[in-house]
Amino acid sequence: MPSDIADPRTGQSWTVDVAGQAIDLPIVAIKPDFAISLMMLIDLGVRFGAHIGQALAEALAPAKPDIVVGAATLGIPVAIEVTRALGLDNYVILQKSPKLHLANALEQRISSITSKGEQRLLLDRAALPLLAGKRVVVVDDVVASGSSLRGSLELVRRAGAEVVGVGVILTEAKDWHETLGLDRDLVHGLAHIPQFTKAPNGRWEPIPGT
Ligand SMILES: Nc1ncnc2[nH]cnc12
Repeated sequence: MPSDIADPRTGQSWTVDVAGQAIDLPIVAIKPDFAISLMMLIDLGVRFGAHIGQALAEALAPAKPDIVVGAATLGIPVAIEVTRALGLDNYVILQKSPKLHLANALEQRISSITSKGEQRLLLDRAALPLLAGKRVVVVDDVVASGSSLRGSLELVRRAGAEVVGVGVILTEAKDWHETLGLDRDLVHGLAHIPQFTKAPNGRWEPIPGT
């Protein structure tokens, strides 16, 4: 995630319990008065991956999904682990950058506040038969603004799938409620993190209501 701050490290961290496993997230400043606790899933090891896969699969299994969809980049390990834990095999990844074989992909534009400029999600047309008429769960690592997830849901529905659930490791603040509208009720999060502002004493504190 880009930061306008020369050194985004604050020296503080935020501990969150993710389905019975505590993780420590560094609090990083994005603006002079705004910070987030950053979860880099790829730094947390394969045991944590298996743990969240199992916990999300338990939450999503009652929706009886046929297949899991995850958005690049950090939705990829989530999709793999949830697929494994559900006892499924295939999964579908929505890419963010054009790959050679995606010349003719289904495309969805998303506006992101955490990455500069406009982004897009790409669905390989070869994956359409895996989705058309199927019960799909969409997974990601974190939902914050909700724009990436909203684009994923749109793309999966354009492919003819029914979205029966959404699974994320962390929900962050509440902006995503408005972005997702009624789809917010589909979201299963394993834990919640607030966002942070700098108190007069220089400490980063959770923003009330986030
Ligand atoms: N706290 C966070 N950790 C990792 N990725 C994020 N994307 C948005 N918020 C995030």
